[in-house]
Amino acid sequence: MKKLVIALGGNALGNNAEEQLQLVKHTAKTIVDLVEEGYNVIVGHGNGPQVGMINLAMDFASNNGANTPFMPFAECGAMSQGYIGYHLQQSIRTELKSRNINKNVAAVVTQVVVDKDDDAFKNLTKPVGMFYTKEEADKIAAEKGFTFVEDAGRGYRRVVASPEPQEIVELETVKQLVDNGTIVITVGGGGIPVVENEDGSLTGVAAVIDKDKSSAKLAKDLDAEMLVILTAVDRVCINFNKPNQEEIACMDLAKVKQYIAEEHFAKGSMLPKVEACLDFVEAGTNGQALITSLEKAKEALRGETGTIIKK
Ligand SMILES: Nc1ncnc2c1ncn2[C@@H]1O[C@H](COP(=O)(O)OP(=O)(O)O)[C@@H](O)[C@H]1O
Ligand SMILES: NC(=O)OP(=O)(O)O
Repeated sequence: MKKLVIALGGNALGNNAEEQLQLVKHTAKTIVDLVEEGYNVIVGHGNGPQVGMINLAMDFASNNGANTPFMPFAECGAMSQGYIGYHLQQSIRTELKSRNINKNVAAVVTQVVVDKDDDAFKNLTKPVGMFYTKEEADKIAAEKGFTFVEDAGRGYRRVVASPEPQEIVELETVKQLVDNGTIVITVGGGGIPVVENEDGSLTGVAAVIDKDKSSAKLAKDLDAEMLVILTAVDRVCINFNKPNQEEIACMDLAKVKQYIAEEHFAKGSMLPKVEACLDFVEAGTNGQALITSLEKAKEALRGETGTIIKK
């Protein structure tokens, strides 16, 4: 059975619990469609809006007389992973049952080791939480010491460190579950970032790992046939949002590198996805990557749409 590592983007999850529970029902249909097509599906997902929301709520509660103790950022990441995993595993299970497919699904709380000296801790780039106006962002930055950046004309968002994923701690467990035919949800939110201490123990750190990078690492570690990045567009484009915009059906690694150098892919959105695909395809022997929309996943895997990245 072909192993397919899927990375789910923001449009698969939404921005709050109610919205997420509705959206994941639709996401589950796509995932189960792929299971029905005969793929062994492993699911990674983002957590930017969710971890920001949880951190803000916990912070507010502990600073506003609610007698709630301080909650570290890594624990907020773990909470986001647990709550998204719960929604996904519940809706995938329901979808499997509705189609009489006898398969198990499980979300694995997953830690990912990062380097404590990663430059990312000095240069904050990963947007989390909601969007603010400049005035709101400046006020919160002054009160809490957070860093904000303008995000693609959509408003201001808090940014946190986004170190490189080095090792997936629960990899062997994930492998066993995958080999048993379980649909595994893992590296949620890129994985809970941890650093390894001298005695081998792990400590959570305040960061958010890019889920596309962690999914690429997972796809490499599992020797998957394909990394599938599901986002809001059917195909990657060159000259994106310009009059001469052009959809790309297929890119080899030389073309990918050329387009990256020509800055066709926006930083913080399409660029990390294309880079994750490059990383996966370059490292493997015959793995391919696919970027497409959640809605068109099935058609794209049949070669009808999407952008394929191959050697
Ligand atoms: N060259 C490009 N081709 C297609 N989409 C692009 C390109 N550059 C930027 N984008 C934007 O990147 C978005 C995907 O990034 P993002 O919203 O961060 O993803 P997700 O939340 O799905 O992980 C697309 O919806 C599109 O608006
Ligand atoms: N962890 C992560 O990459 O989340 P987003 O996809 O929501 O940014």
